[in-house]
Amino acid sequence: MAGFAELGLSSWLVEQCRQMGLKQPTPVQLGCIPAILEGRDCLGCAKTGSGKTAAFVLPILQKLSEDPYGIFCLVLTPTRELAYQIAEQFRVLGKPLGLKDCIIVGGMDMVAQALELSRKPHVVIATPGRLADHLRSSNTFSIKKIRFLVMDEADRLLEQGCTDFTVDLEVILAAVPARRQTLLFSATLTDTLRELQGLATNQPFFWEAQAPVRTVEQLDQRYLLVPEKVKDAYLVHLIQNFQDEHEDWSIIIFTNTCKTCQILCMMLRKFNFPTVALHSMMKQKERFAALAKFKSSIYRILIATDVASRGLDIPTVQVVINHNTPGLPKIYIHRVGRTARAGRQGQAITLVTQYDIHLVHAIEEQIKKKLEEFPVEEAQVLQILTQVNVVRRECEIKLEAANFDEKKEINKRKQMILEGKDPDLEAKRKAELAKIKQKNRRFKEKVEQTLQRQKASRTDRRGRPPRARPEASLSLAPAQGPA
Ligand SMILES: Nc1ncnc2c1ncn2[C@@H]1O[C@H](COP(=O)(O)OP(=O)(O)OP(=O)(O)O)[C@@H](O)[C@H]1O
Repeated sequence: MAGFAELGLSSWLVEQCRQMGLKQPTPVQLGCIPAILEGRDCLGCAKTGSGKTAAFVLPILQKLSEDPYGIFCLVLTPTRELAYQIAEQFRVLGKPLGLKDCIIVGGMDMVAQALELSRKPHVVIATPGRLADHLRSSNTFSIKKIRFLVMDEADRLLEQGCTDFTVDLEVILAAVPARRQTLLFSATLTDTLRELQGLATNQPFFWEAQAPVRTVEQLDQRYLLVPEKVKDAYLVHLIQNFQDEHEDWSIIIFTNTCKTCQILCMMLRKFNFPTVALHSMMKQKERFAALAKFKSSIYRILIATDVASRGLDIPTVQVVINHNTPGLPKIYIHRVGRTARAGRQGQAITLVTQYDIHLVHAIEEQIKKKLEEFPVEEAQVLQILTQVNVVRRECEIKLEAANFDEKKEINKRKQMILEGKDPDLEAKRKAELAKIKQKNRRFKEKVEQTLQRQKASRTDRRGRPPRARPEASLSLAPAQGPA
């Protein structure tokens, strides 16, 4: 099988791979690196933990070594932790180049970041929101000459929804040159291929893992059918068993809200499990500290929301527990992909309540694999049921007393002030952006309706019996909510 040298990488870069323990290119690297070196746009869809990051870092460093200038490359990624992780790979592999990188993410000082950007680093790794803020508020840097635009977790960046990046991406895409190489990577790329291919300016090279099952073979995927009311007792039981049966262990538990994340963390700590939380309501410094202590095994359990579901590469994680069944199969794929990485074994256990059966079926349909039941001694769970529920209730009361929700607002305002932003101005800007988006949406609907009417009238003119007046047919349609 070809080594890194056969892919067209210089000897210094091949040596860096060797020193980093990358002996043989993974399939996605074998596929994408030559195409990127040829100058093609690239869409890489490979399983979690299969080396997609190095698949774009290596060819970019190769090209940078041939034409060193700044700003050479812009990498966009959905979360702050991922930005730091990608920057680390650039730094380690690009060390002989004297690589200058710059991380632009929220929660950190804007003035310091603006200063770094003005020094024209070779590579900028950013979350879209903060980079767009810099583009709107200062002209001390330019991304007009970048050679590479990378979108890591591209389908997440382009996802429309409550936390979408659309408005910020529009600002960024307007500032980058049309003449560039666009590299898009994710483990769940194919769902949004149409939008992604629109981003690539020339015939992009598309590489997809050829495997019927969407998750990695080394991953043992289980489910546990539990009544909603006793779910936490099962969780404690699973963790206790895992701790008893393993010397060296570490678990990531995913849940769906910041509040549940906080409560579960408090509850598990009451049972003396070394636990730390990671969610978007924490201050940035707390988030980094939590992740660092989990990575160094000071804490054995990381309880996280989906802010940590994508991309995080923590080799020690043996088990992923889904405290809630993910609503989307692709969220499941990314969550369980935090274990069984780079060829290692791993296990994923999903707690399924009576309300989630359909979600499990959707997941099995998407990953093309059946989850197996995880065996549990119910009698052992019943023994701790009351104690767990009492402790959980105590934690909920403690959190309510600490005004967790109100804190959310206060934290947000404090954070903005720390970042040199005016919270009221920010709120006004957000309201204006929401209005623009609503106007765009209404405009698109009007255009759609006009096109439908024109199509209908063209059909009528071709001699078919005229249809009932549109108003009449609309009255049969379900009541239209406000646009
Ligand atoms: N050629 C290689 N040989 C061995 N290990 C590798 C190789 N390439 C990357 N790795 C390692 O594999 C792990 C996973 O890589 P990476 O985080 O890039 O995966 P990914 O495909 O981006 O995963 P995800 O979809 O979860 O983001 C990392 O620890 C990385 O150092």
